[in-house]
Amino acid sequence: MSSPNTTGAGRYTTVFRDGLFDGQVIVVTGGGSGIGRCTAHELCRLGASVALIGRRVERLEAVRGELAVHGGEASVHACDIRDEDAVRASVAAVRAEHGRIDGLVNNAGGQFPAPLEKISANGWDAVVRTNLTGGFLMAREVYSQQLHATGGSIVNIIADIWGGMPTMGHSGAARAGMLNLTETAACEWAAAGVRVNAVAPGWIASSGFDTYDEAMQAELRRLKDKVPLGRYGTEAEVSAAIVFLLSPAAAFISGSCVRVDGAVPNNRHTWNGPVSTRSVPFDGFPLATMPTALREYGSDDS
Ligand SMILES: CCCCCCC/C=C/C(=O)SCCNC(=O)CCNC(=O)[C@H](O)C(C)(C)COP(=O)(O)OP(=O)(O)OC[C@H]1O[C@@H](n2cnc3c(N)ncnc32)[C@H](O)[C@@H]1OP(=O)(O)O
Ligand SMILES: NC(=O)C1=CN([C@@H]2O[C@H](COP(=O)(O)OP(=O)(O)OC[C@H]3O[C@@H](n4cnc5c(N)ncnc54)[C@H](OP(=O)(O)O)[C@@H]3O)[C@@H](O)[C@H]2O)C=CC1
Repeated sequence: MSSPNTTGAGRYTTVFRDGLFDGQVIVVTGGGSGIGRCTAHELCRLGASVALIGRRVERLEAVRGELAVHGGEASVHACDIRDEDAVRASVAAVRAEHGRIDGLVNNAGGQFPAPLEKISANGWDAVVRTNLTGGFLMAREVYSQQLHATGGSIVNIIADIWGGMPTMGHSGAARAGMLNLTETAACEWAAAGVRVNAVAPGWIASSGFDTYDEAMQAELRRLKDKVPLGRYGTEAEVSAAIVFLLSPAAAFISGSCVRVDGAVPNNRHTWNGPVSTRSVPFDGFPLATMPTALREYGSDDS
């Protein structure tokens, strides 16, 4: 596992100022790999302590070890974010160990690629609970156990869902729900001094890519050519957006979503999936009747 965004000495490099998060405690779900691991490195570099949450404790411990090399403080909490009791207990454990919580990076997530008609009810549930219910449970518990009293900031990691997410319909639906939850929570929790925002990564060359089979890897290689900025994003480019939203620089930003995607949603038609080979007739009224219809409904060009 290579160290993310480091100098030759292995210390994380960041554009933010030293000490920006001094004394703060930030919970990072999915902190054992990829974007979560990178975010944990950047936050520790800026003075925060982090609480790493994920299912596989050995990966969390490995990241804790990396952070410790440069004096970073981390706690490790094995937890499936879909398990309500485990989430409740993990958030309580973070408070017990660190004494406070200032922020949450709701980053844990993932899915399997499959066309809609091949997704079982159980498969749908597994992905929706991972990418929507789990994020809700984490946010609710961090808010209820701490942030309602002290204020703070939550950043929800979603995905490039604009225009749909072919082969990932379950995940796209869940992430769209997470975006809407972000907007609602930003309103409901504003009075408590809690800001809630989202970051939507596009195609980011992270450990997440390694979870896909060769066919999907080939699809991702094809998609790279469709990115207006001409490349995949990096984990560090996502963590920078997360850190910005957590920081005082974003003090008046809540209910927003920062896209980190090289402008892909501005350059659609990227999906190479099946397209109908026959002409599909349109059964509505013929377009030729439109002018008449417009006049009947009061257009002033009659
Ligand atoms: C068009 C290209 C777009 C590219 C976009 C790329 C951008 C996105 C990148 C990332 O998100 S990177 C992060 C990637 N990391 C992961 O995805 C890892 C996390 N994933 C998981 O943990 C699993 O996929 C999971 C399903 C979300 C959770 O696994 P869990 O262990 O809870 O599930 P199971 O008990 O094994 O299965 C439950 C249910 O789901 C069905 N299922 C699982 N895998 C598949 C599959 N590959 N295909 C079809 N169905 C699958 C499984 O069969 C079970 O259903 P039933 O059989 O019981 O009906
Ligand atoms: N890389 C990309 O291109 C994109 C990534 N994303 C999203 O960004 C986030 C980070 O992805 P990335 O770092 O790339 O991928 P990774 O697969 O490396 O990270 C996902 C992390 O989430 C954890 N996780 C997954 N399910 C659960 C669960 N049920 N409970 C607790 N932890 C869980 C995993 O740890 P463990 O398995 O040990 O629990 C892992 O550390 C994910 O939500 C991903 O879907 C979105 C768009 C694009």
